[in-house]
Amino acid sequence: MSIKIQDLTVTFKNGVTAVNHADLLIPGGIYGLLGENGAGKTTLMRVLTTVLKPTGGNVTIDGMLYSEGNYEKIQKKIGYLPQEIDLYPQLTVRECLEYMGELSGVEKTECKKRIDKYLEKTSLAEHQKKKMRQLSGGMKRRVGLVQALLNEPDFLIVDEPTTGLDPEERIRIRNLLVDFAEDRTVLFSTHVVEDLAATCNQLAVMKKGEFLFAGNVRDLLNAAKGHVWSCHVEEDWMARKLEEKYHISAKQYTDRGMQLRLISERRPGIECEPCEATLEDAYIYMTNEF
Ligand SMILES: Nc1ncnc2c1ncn2[C@@H]1O[C@H](COP(=O)(O)OP(=O)(O)OP(=O)(O)O)[C@@H](O)[C@H]1O
Repeated sequence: MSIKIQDLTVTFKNGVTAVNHADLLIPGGIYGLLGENGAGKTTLMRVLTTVLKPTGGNVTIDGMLYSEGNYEKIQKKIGYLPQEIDLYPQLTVRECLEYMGELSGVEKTECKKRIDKYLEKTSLAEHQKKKMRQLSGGMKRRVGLVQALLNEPDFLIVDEPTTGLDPEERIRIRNLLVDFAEDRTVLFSTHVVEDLAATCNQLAVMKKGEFLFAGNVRDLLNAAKGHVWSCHVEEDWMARKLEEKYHISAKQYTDRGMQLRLISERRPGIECEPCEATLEDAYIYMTNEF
């Protein structure tokens, strides 16, 4: 399943243009979406779920145009985990999921089977009798993901799925998404670059409503090649001076001072070693001006 976005624009009533003439092709598999706060990611995802109608441009899903007459068919193909989700606090996890399954039109017996399967995969089986209001933030997030998976959508859109999860659960959810994407399309939006590095081969980087990059992770890393440097300083004031001049992607105290990673168009005028770019370095290189 592929999703084609052409010349997409969303301007809100207050005059803010959140998506600005954007073009993107989301192929099958798991596709990452990265971008700073306010870049337009949620707005784009809301358009893709059909909740929000764009001001201009168009979207097709496997050739089917997003249009009034097709919305119902398109909605059946889509699962969505929004950033903020507060599901029926008075219901138990199981009741809540059964209700959500009913709303998405999944047949009862099949729905029960899927609930069992995904509760197991998200380590929630033992919590299914708890009321939604008794759950921790990370557990609510996982219930949200299960509800998005219940109709086994061809196109799954997840906004920050790993927020609030402990490291083990984060890995489990990432792996679940990768498995789910084997024969489907998953759009994975996050600020956690590490999550994308561990799951996606392809991604898009968004800024101010536009795509600065769309393609292979390898190509993004290559773009930053030769622009990442490591250096060591002995005094704090030296580190502060470097921070004024360069983008610093990491700093760490050592027993002799501080180790810094600098992102710079040219070799910095200090003693330093070139180093291999991580996805985080490449993201900083791509989204900042030098
Ligand atoms: N309903 C709305 N009305 C007016 N402006 C909006 C609305 N929704 C979003 N915006 C604005 O559109 C821009 C993009 O917001 P959006 O939520 O899409 O960004 P984002 O990339 O998802 O950010 P974050 O990473 O913080 O969730 C922001 O300037 C935001 O303030």
